[in-house]
Amino acid sequence: MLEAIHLTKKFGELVAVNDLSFKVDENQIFGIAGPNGAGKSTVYNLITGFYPFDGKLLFNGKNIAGKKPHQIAKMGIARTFQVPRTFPSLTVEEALSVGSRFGDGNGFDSEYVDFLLHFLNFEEERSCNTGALDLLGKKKLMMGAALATRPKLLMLDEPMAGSNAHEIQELMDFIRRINEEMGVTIIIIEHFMKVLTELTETLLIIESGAKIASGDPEDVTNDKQVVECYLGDAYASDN
Ligand SMILES: Nc1ncnc2c1ncn2[C@@H]1O[C@H](COP(=O)(O)OP(=O)(O)OP(=O)(O)O)[C@@H](O)[C@H]1O
Repeated sequence: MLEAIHLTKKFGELVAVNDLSFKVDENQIFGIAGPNGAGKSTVYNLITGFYPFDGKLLFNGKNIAGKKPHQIAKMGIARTFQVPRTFPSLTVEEALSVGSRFGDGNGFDSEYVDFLLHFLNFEEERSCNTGALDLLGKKKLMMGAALATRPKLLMLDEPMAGSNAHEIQELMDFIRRINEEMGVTIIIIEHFMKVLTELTETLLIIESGAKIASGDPEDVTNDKQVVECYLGDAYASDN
């Protein structure tokens, strides 16, 4: 579904993404991890059209290099951010309706918004201001607003950040449902290894913008270089 081929992004002298190639299959949950500053968010910014880059990015076989963010959204790619961004003065229903007006270009669909309210278990909150939601609610709403654009590929940026164990479990179940019940392919950047090993089919580890390992999450988390430069010996001895 998505193929990055020799993806490279420089900010001046700094090589933020360095000759990175990877492939995400349709209906997969694909994980990306790596130390702070490894280039993970920059990869998302390249996929969503925020910066020019060298290399190729194929989405369903079409090169999306040079396309504008709104064109990429229309092709079926949506993302969320580390810190939930909601419009606090909108109601939950209005926030989902905004997403439904953009995205794949088919316009506002009230039935789909109703479906999402049900899918998110937000029927009781539909008329609440989004600012009144707790952190878990805001995170689910941000994912819901992204889903309202009817993406084929949803990219989640550290969805578990700041969450407790109970919230992490709920978010993991929710992400699985998005993948299985809605048939949406997912890329997830996350620091919680347990989340990645439980949720993803393929895991890519990057450091200094370059790939250091990819493949089955269990194999990748046991990789010597991954333990050395990212996970540390404490992780290896605990697992
Ligand atoms: N717009 C920019 N201009 C200049 N340098 C940037 C820009 N965006 C990112 N960088 C640099 O590129 C490198 C990769 O940053 P990036 O945010 O992609 O890392 P990350 O893996 O997402 O980190 P974190 O886990 O801390 O979010 C860092 O050195 C960062 O300072």
